[in-house]
Amino acid sequence: MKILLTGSSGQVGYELERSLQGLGQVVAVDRSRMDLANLDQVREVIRAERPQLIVNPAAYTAVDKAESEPELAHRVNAEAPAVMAEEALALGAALVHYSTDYVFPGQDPDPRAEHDATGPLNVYGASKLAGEQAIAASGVPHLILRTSWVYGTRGKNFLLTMLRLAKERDELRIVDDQHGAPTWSRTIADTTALILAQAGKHGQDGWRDWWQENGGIYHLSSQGRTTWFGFTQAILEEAGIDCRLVPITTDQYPLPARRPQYSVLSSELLQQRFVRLPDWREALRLCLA
Ligand SMILES: NC(=O)C1=CN([C@@H]2O[C@H](COP(=O)(O)OP(=O)(O)OC[C@H]3O[C@@H](n4cnc5c(N)ncnc54)[C@H](OP(=O)(O)O)[C@@H]3O)[C@@H](O)[C@H]2O)C=CC1
Ligand SMILES: Cc1cn([C@H]2C[C@H](O)[C@@H](COP(=O)(O)OP(=O)(O)O[C@H]3O[C@@H](C)C(=O)[C@@H](O)[C@H]3O)O2)c(=O)[nH]c1=O
Repeated sequence: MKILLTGSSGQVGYELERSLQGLGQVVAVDRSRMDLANLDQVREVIRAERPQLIVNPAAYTAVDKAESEPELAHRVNAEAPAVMAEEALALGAALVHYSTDYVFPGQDPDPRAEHDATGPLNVYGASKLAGEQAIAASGVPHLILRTSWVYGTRGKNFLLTMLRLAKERDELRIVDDQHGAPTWSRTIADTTALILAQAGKHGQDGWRDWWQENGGIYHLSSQGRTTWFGFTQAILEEAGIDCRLVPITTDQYPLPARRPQYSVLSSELLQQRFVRLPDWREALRLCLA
């Protein structure tokens, strides 16, 4: 199977390039080969490569910057995935796409299930939701994997920011009233590969039926929950770094983009159908180990 993988320089894309190897020939493209802001180029690359599967972790992920660049965020997160869906459908290929807890407004403390009402609070979340909707409307066989609070040992993420800041400062002030589940980029990539291996087991004839039966939206987050403050405490504890931590409220840390208060996703459906997901604290330990 030929797999076209986007965003290979990103947290999830980097891990996917490794995790997907066992499934076929992975053609990894970065921004220099396929700029998602250039929709003609997205089309041209897919037509030239003719993959059987497109895996798209590339995204505009700068949540605050998106507030002042809504058109670019929308092009990359909604229009480019729409083109991928259209082209994949024409090729008879399938599409795996990633989305976010930020599609929800986050007013309810209970974990959100796949078909709970969405209502993004910021431009990034709205652009990601538009991407989901375009893919679903296209009719392409697809998986949309919504995840949350992604971290890893490379790229730009909260874990690495906290490790850096804790060494530079005596005290960190961290919001303690936004709740969610930090998810290791490797968990996302390995889980994706495991699901796709199940699809692949059914041979060429069964492949289409598998997508028909199993395609759609799934939540793919670590189990358990914490706050950004709790996540920071755990990071410093695990890394053995001493730094004073002060819990604050969201109002005390003003940013351009509003963020949901409760971002916990229920990943029950994915776990019932495919594979168990780790607790956030255990995954953090493994990542830092
Ligand atoms: N990060 C997080 O906390 C969360 C992420 N998600 C979703 O998970 C998926 C993976 O995210 P993650 O790996 O963390 O994201 P990263 O920010 O780590 O990586 C994003 C990737 O997208 C690429 N990219 C951005 N703009 C373009 C463009 N115009 N053309 C081509 N490539 C582009 C980046 O390339 P370059 O290196 O050149 O900039 C990079 O490879 C995304 O769909 C994201 O929305 C969901 C929940 C949480
Ligand atoms: C650096 C810093 C941040 N914070 C707060 C700000 C914010 O409310 C919270 C999270 O900060 P960040 O801006 O790093 O996280 P943010 O960009 O909001 O992270 C989101 O990214 C996108 C891509 C997603 O899809 C989401 O799931 C989520 O992971 O931590 C502090 O309280 N103190 C600090 O020193």
